[in-house]
Amino acid sequence: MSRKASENVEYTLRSLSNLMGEKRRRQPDGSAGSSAAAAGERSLIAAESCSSINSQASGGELERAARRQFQQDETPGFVYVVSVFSALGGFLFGYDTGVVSGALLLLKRELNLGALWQELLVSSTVGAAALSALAGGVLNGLWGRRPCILLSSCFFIAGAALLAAAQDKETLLGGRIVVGLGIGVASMTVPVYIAEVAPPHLRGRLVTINTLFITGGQFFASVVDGAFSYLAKDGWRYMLGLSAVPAIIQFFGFLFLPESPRWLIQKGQTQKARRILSRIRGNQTIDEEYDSIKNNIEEEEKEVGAAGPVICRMLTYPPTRRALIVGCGLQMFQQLSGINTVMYYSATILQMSGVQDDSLAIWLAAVTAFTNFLFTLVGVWLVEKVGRRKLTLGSLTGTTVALIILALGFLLSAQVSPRVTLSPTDPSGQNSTCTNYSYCNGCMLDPDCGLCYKLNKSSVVESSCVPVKKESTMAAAWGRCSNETRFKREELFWAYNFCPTPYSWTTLLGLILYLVFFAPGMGPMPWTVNSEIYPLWARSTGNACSSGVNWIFNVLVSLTFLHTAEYLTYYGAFFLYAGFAGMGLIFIYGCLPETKGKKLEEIESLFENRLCTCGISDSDEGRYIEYIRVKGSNYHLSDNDASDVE
Ligand SMILES: O[C@H]1[C@H](O)[C@@H](O)[C@H](O)[C@@H](O)[C@H]1O
Repeated sequence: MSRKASENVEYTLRSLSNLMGEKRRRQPDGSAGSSAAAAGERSLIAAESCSSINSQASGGELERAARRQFQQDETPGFVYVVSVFSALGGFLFGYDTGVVSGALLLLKRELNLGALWQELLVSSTVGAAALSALAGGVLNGLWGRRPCILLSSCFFIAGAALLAAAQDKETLLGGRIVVGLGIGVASMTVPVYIAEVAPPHLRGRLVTINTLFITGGQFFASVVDGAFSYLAKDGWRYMLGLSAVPAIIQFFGFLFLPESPRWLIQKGQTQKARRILSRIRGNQTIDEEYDSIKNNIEEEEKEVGAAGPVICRMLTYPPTRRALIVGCGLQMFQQLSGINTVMYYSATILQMSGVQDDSLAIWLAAVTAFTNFLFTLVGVWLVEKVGRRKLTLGSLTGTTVALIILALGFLLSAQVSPRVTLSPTDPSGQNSTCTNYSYCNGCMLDPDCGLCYKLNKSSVVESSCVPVKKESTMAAAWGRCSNETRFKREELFWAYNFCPTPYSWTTLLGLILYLVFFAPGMGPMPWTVNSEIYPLWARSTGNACSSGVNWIFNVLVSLTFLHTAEYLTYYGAFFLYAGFAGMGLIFIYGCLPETKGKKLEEIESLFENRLCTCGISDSDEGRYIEYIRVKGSNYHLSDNDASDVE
């Protein structure tokens, strides 16, 4: 049977099962109910074939009714509207983290920014995002998802206004921190909100759309950077201020969009929750979903209790502790495999592979961002076909290989590193360590030095290693390359942070392969999986912790990249990331269960076994199992109505 056909059969079975539940509700003493009860506490019954269902169904009438219902079970467009409006938060996350590199090129000239201020403007946003993602957990639990999304759009609007109007670097720093607060809250709330409003068969795809919007935002930012890079005066104001537009759209949109029904049920606002659930499920019956959420909340309260901070309850209750380890581990390995060294330093990496021109490097960085975006789209398409587990494993395997190719590219380049042929003396008579290097490689890795050289065809001639200007890395502190217009006129080249190399293609190949493999799986899956693996009472806190881990490792990896490269060389740094990616592969193979197609209320049961036994469950793929809750126990497999099977 083709995959599509088998999916339809699954769906039909589910609809059939719904009907049987309804029928049984009318006849409380029905045989199916008692047979499920006989299965006892925590038993699982696999409904593997049509015949087992058919034997319980009362003939063709039921089947025809099921088919009718299946045909009507279309997902209403409203779910897509809600998802797209919330994913604007993802777009802003991508835009604001991506736009700064281009804005800095202009800012450092106009406001005379030194290296420290540049680093501050980049990392303050990421640092603020880490803090607000952690705080977002509490806010989500207290206020709900909708107010948190509205709050994040307010941060985005206020931050954009501050940045666009800034007259000094201190205001710029303030604006970047405010924007970071918005990014943190949005990054943890949006996936949770989408997961809670989406129907199970579309959940993976809709949450992955949020990451598509993140990478779309990064791509759009790189195009805006390219376009405004020609506007030497105030170009950065447009770059940084433009993000107010999607933020305003999101704010006004969300004034009319609903709260997550799951959160409302948890807070006891059941009538409102039912109304919203009917609105987002269109013509589908909501009783089963409503009951399942409600029963689940009651069970959870009984099992875990409601006293004490959520994080303590999560850590002492084994299934949520395991889910938290998996969720945080996924986010940590996402960042440790070096995505943001590639995203934030792509222009530098491209220059290393031989691209000399600044604007060309900016536009090529846009190509990098576009590749990331395009292949995230492949992830959106694949997530409901191959599932989260296989997609993540495949993606990380490819990412590891690509990192090794990148590292080999840098290794080859280092081995043919051009010799330094000239040794000029500092006009002030001071000794500089730069002039001691005999190969470009050593000179490039020293953050205080750069190479000034000429090209004869493609070989480097008349090269000298000299100190870089303190105020800007675009020119040397003294000598032939100390004045940009002069060295361009004299056909000299200035290489800061890179060496001219004939192996640029290997680096370029590694870079593209990296994104092709990373973007469909390791990019979106940590967000998608985290939005689904925690039970409702732990969902905000779980997502807050894992998003916090994502942002903390983001700062660690991106801030230490240049220093890591200095100590380990570029190829050493990429071999290190490949090593982390390899470790991530083992972790994911052992610990990540498949959550595809399961209801959010069913997923907790996947973490009831010891950690690192998930590899074994692969053989279950392709079997159709429906889990339901039976009163007084945890998860049983049968049809839909818990109240029937006491
Ligand atoms: O999933 C996203 C995406 O892959 C982005 O490209 C990256 O910059 C983020 O750090 C990551 O969390």
